[in-house]
Amino acid sequence: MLRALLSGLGWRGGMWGCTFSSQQPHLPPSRLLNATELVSHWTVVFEKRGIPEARESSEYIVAHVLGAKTVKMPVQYILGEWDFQGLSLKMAPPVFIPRPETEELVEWVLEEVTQGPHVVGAQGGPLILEVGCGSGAISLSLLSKLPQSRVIAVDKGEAAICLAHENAQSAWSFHPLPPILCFVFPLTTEGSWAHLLPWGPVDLVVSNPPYVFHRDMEKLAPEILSYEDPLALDGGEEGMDIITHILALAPRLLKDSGSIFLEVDSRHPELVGSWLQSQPDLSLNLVAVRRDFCGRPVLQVMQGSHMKEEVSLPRIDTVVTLKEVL
Ligand SMILES: C[S@@+](CC[C@H](N)C(=O)[O-])C[C@H]1O[C@@H](n2cnc3c(N)ncnc32)[C@H](O)[C@@H]1O
Repeated sequence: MLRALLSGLGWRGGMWGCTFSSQQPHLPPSRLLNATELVSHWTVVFEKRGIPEARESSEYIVAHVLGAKTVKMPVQYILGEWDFQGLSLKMAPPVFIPRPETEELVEWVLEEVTQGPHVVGAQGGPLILEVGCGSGAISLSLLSKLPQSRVIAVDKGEAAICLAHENAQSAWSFHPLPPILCFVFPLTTEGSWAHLLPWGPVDLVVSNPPYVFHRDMEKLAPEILSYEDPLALDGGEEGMDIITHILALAPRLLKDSGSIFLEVDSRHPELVGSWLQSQPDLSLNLVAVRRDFCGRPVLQVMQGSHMKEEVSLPRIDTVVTLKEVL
C-alpha cells in the first residue's frame, strides 16, 4: 500500500508534486499537494478498490509516510524546510510559512532597486527594513540578490526572529550574504521605532504584514489556524492595523522618495488609498498596485511629493495614482 501511495509522487524543487500515469485517477497536473489533498485523493482510490475504512487508512498511511502524528499539519512543518526564491529555509510552527505569491513581492522590490532611479543607499546599495520578517524569507532573498544591500528585519515574535537568524546563518554557509540585523519587537508599540534610529532612515520598507480581516480569520483552513501564529495573519477589523502603523511611521523611518512595498488583501488598495488621503501630513502616495499570480495586490507607497510614472512592467493590472499630496 505504501508503494501505491508513493508511486504517484515526485519531489520537485523541495515541493511535492504529482506525476501520475494515465492509469492513476485524475489529479490536476503540476500542482502542489498538501497532505490533506493527498488523503482525499487516496481515499477515492481506496474506495474505488473496495478497501475498507478508506479515509482512515489513507490518513494513517500519509501520516506515516510523512512522519507525522496527524495529517492536518502543513507539509512545510512536517518536512521542516521549504524553498523560497532558491533558498532552502527551515520551517517550524508557529512561524508563518512563506507563500509562493510572496516571491513576486520580492521580485518587484528587486526590479525597483535595480531599475528604479531612486533607490541608491549611501554605501552603494539600499538600506531595507522588513517589518514582520517571520522565517526571514523576504529579507534573505533580497540580501542574496542584492549583495550591496543591508537589511534590518523586525518581528514581534521571538520564535520568528530566532528562525530568521538560523536561516540567515544557514544561507551564509552557501552564499556570502551581507549581514542582516534581526530585532524582536512589535513595531506597533509606542516609541518602538526609535530602536531603528541608529541606522538612519531606510531606502525601502518591505512587509507582508498580518492583513486578514478579523472576521475572515475563521474562514482560514484548519491547518493554518491550528499551527500558524494567528497574530501573523490577523490584521484587525479591516486588516489595516499593522499596515497603518507602518505607513504612519514612514516620515520617521523612510528617506525622502523612499518606497514602502506591502502585500495586502484585495480590498486594501481602496482602503489604503482613502486612509492616505485622510493623512495628508504623511506626504505618502499610493503610486502603484500590482496583482500577484493569486490576484492578491501588492502596493507601492512612496514618500514625498514625487509621483511615479505609470509602470509598464508585466503582471501589472492596475496602476493607482493618487493626487499629489501637498
Ligand atoms: C504574514 S507574516 C509574514 C512573515 C514573512 N515576512 C513571510 O512573508 O513569510 C506576518 C509577520 O508579522 C509579524 N508581526 C505581527 N505583528 C507585528 C508587529 N506589530 N511588529 C512586528 N512584527 C509583527 C508576525 O509575527 C509575522 O511573523
